[in-house]
Amino acid sequence: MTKDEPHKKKNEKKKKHKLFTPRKKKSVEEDAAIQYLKAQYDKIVSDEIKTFKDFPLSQKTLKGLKENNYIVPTDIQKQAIGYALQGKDILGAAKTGSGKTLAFLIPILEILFCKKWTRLDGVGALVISPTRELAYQIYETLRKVGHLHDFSAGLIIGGQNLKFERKRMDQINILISTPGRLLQHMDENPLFDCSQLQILILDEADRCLDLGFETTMNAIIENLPPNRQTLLFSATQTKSVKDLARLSLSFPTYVAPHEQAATVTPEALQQSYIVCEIDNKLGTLWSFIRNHLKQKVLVFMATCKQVKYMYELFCKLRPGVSLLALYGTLHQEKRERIYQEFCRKSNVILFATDLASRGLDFPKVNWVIQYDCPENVDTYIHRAGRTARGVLGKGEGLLILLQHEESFVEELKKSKIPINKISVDPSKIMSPQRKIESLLSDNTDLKQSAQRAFVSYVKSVSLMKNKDIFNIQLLDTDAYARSLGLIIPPRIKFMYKKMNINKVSEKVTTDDTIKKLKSKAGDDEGSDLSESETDNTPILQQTKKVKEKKDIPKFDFHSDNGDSDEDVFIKVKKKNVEVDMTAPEEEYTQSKKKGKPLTKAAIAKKILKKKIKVNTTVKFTEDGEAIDDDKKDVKSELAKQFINENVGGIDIEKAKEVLREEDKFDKIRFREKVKAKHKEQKRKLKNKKKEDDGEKDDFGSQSDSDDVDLSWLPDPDRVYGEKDDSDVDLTKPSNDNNTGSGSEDTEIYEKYHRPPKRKLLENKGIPQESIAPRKVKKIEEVSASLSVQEAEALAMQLLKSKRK
Ligand SMILES: Nc1ncnc2c1ncn2[C@@H]1O[C@H](COP(=O)(O)OP(=O)(O)OP(=O)(O)O)[C@@H](O)[C@H]1O
Repeated sequence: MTKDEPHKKKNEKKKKHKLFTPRKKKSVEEDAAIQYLKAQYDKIVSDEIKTFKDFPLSQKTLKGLKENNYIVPTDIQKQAIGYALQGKDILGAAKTGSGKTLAFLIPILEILFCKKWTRLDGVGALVISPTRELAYQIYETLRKVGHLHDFSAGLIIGGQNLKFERKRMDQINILISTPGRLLQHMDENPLFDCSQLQILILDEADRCLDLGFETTMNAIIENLPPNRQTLLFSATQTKSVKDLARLSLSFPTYVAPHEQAATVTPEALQQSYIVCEIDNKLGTLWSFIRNHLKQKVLVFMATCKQVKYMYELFCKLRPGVSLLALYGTLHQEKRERIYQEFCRKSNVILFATDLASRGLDFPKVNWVIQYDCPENVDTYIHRAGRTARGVLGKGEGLLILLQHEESFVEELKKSKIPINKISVDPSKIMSPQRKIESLLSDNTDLKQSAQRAFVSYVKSVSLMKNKDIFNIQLLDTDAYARSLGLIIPPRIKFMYKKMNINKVSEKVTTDDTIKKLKSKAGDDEGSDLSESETDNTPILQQTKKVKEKKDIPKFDFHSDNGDSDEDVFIKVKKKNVEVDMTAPEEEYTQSKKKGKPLTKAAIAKKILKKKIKVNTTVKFTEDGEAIDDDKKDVKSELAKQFINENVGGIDIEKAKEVLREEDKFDKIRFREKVKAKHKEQKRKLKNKKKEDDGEKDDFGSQSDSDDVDLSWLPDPDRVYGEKDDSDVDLTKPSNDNNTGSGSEDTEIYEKYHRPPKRKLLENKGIPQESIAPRKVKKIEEVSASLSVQEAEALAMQLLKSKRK
């Protein structure tokens, strides 16, 4: 150690001190701030809150709120945030569009901030939403408001990359998820750990806790630590003790700022309804859209298939405004794109199922059309609530009802929903009926889509609980089919089932089995119709599918394929047919009547007695003469003897011997057959060879014996001129002026010059024209390969030689 060393050490210490001082200071400041904020929680009085600043909130949250223009809290925010910060469980109920999202997001940020939550601490808050779109929306709001905090947030929804989600699961502090996907991670992902969970939120709580999600939610809740804080929010809040018990909520604080309000829907929402005939429904919607081209309209329909068809149809009808469709069976990417497109655009029509009815905060929607009557008042409230949202939001809602559905308005009024009837001048309705029919006749896909839409709607109606409003007997299905452009209404299997079952019960009232059958068919109807529910979340689909599966076996009881009740009748008839049996069995039934038991041996004896030959085939000629089957005749002496003996029973050993003897004859017969076959094959081969040889004569080289006509040869004098005999070039045609066909020179030439086939063909009587194209083709090919000059030169040469 040197002298300077102690100094050095001092400096180092100083340096270290300097380096760490700010952090320490910061954490000290933060601790102090947290202590201060916590101390203020019990002093919160919601009525005294004017702005968010009046809440004891962290600077990061306040800054995030301010950046997004959230200055004055809404009623639900004023009341709920205080209780939530105090650590109470909350049942929050407030009108649609009243700001419930921030009422739970602000407490999440603050609670985790005060607990100094870090990435390493795992999932501290869990938000469950019934739909992917809503989960996405919550996530986006959290990102906007909470971006100054150091927490990590994760969106876990179906239709996304599961692997990607899996890897990041252990780094998430605030998790936003749909029930199905969450349970999947809980079950399958070892990185998922929510044992440290501080706060659980159920947005659209009544929906999350209803039948569709029951099993999934129960499983999720089982996996969560019981000593957590739980907040439930919805515009139509559940107060069911059973639901609350499921969540281990014994004394939650009920926060409902609008409970005493005159209406349950937003005041700025104008609501009206019209009553129309089913065949005018489509025309009414078309006319409405044509008259609101500069507006943002959301149209709710009962089923995915209806939405799909209406979208396809309206796209073809071209109303003059952008059209979109959002429903559950769409691919996730498409769903996201459509959701964002509808948020962004201002003049647009969105056809949607109830998938879009809850929680979605589409900006500036002018109109919400409920094209099909909603299932209940709650669904009406949520659908209508997609407009007139937020502090300054305005909007209108239009409910389209069929005549027999009008009593629904009474229910709405009883539930404090102000709604007025408006009438539509029928002459003002522009019905594109003819155009639709022609479109459907040209387009099979569209027609099939219409058929599916029709069936799914009728099914959805029959599925509804409220039979006073949703009465399938009062639904004019033929007129509805026509309105969709279907001239022939599609067959609705489940309706036939129902009708046929009624017939059965009329006819066979005393039959217990039929009674059972009827009740089971009733169950089936329920399961069959679940299709319309595919609009909802995948979890609901899953549960419904499970239900369907369970119901299928019940249906098998009375129908093989479960397709229609016609089968049920066939089955009943079959039972009678089975009584009509074949002769021996007839006797069997008769003897049964007499009370004597009849064995198979007894029947065989009777047959023997009557000398009936069983299992024999007799062939007849056209004149009706029986043909003796030569094959069945026995050949061996032993066999003949065996047959003639004709004693009862069979001597197995002797039978074996007989078979061996017969086998010898069979082998001889087989060999003869093979020989005959070979002979026949040889004969055929010989014939073929002969034919081939003949062909060779016709088209191959000439045979010596043939009397060849050489008259076709060109005149050598004309072609080559006269030459000396000594000059004969054997490789070339002779220049001899001797034109005799039998001359020596000609013979020599003939050896080296193969006559073209055409002459031979002519000789054989085949017309020359039949081969002419080949020659032309060859000339064409040769000339095509020559240039113009070359062709000219060749022509000149030929001419010259001719002249010579
Ligand atoms: N304090 C506020 N000041 C201004 N705007 C707000 C405030 N709080 C919320 N909003 C806006 O109000 C709109 C509706 O909010 P939110 O979606 O949270 O409503 P909600 O009550 O959850 O509706 P729903 O019942 O339909 O789910 C949003 O556009 C949101 O940005």
